[in-house]
Amino acid sequence: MTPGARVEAAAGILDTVRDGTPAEVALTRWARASRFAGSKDRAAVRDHVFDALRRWRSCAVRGGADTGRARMIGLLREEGADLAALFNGAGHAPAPLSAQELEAGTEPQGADALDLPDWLLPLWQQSLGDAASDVAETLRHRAPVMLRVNTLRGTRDAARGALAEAGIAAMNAASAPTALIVTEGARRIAQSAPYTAGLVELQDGSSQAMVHEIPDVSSRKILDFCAGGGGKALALAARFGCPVLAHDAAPDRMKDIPARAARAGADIRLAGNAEVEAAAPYDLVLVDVPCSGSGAWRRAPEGKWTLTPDKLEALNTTQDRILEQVAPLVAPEGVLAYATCSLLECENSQRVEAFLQRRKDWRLVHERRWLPGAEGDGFYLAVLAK
Ligand SMILES: C[S@@+](CC[C@H](N)C(=O)[O-])C[C@H]1O[C@@H](n2cnc3c(N)ncnc32)[C@H](O)[C@@H]1O
Repeated sequence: MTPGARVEAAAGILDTVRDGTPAEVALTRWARASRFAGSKDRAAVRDHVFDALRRWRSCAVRGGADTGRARMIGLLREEGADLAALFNGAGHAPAPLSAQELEAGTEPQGADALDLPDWLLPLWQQSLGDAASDVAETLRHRAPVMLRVNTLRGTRDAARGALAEAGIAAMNAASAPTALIVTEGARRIAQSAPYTAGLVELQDGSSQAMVHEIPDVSSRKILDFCAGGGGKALALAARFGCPVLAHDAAPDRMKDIPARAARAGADIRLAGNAEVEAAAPYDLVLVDVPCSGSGAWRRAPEGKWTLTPDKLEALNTTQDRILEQVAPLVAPEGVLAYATCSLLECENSQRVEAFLQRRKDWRLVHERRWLPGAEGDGFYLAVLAK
């Protein structure tokens, strides 16, 4: 495909996304219907679509309309691309810009420029203060590809060496002692020997930093109550060198954990409600609760536009409920770690304050928020104890 044809394909996909189709579904349908597209084409189209999703509002304002074509014009205008060369009508490239399109489009202002929903802006500003604009700007750009070195299998130096042999360049990140930033060859990771042998896992730097910020509970009893796909459970098992019990309200989400744990040489056991209760109390309970994902909107930009005040309120209720559910499972000298990948106070410190109001025998030991940046996503951790 020519660069112009990739733009045309992205514009069509963006139209279906605007009409309500999830981006992953729209991309898959397009790829199935476009057998002529090679892997580089698919990657380029995907990049266009996700770039436009991160900048949904500003692209439409810069492009002068709420269509996929206008959004691509807006995106490429911001990037300073040669529009005449891409929109030349040759082959499958988009038609040249009309006189009206050449005139249309303005410089975005306010929430358009920040690429945030209007309703969220006050909460965003309250939560981030002076950093509000910078953080919104960060979320308009791609996230780094990051790996966690599995110290059960080898050191960070050994992992960097093995990655280099597989044609993948990575550098140490300061965010966590296990974290690497991939600078070249990211698309080779899943097939590479260090990945298939469990020496590295894909994991954001702030998630890794969060696990390292939890007080040392080596060789003790650990429960990951919202284990999902097991990213944090694997990191906990490697950090503390002991078994981790993994639980999730949707057990299906944990289906890949056994294979991931085997690859990583980690002892992770899956548990339902009855097993969790039977094995209580725990020295550490991690609740990596469902949240808006606002700290990770670079990776999952649709979340920015699908979040609503009602959904946020429902998330807050779930967050409170989970804290209530696990509090009795923590041993008297134990620790409860509450984590989100959100930047919003109503999902972070306000949930912790509400918990401490309800449970006067608990205290906040430690709290930290990571802002999204070159070494990781936005993240929040509160360490609670009795
Ligand atoms: C942020 S994700 C967890 C990600 C996971 N820790 C990881 O590192 O890959 C939140 C998880 O909480 C689960 N969840 C939602 N409500 C829950 C509840 N009431 N109790 C336990 N888990 C719940 C969801 O199914 C989801 O998998």
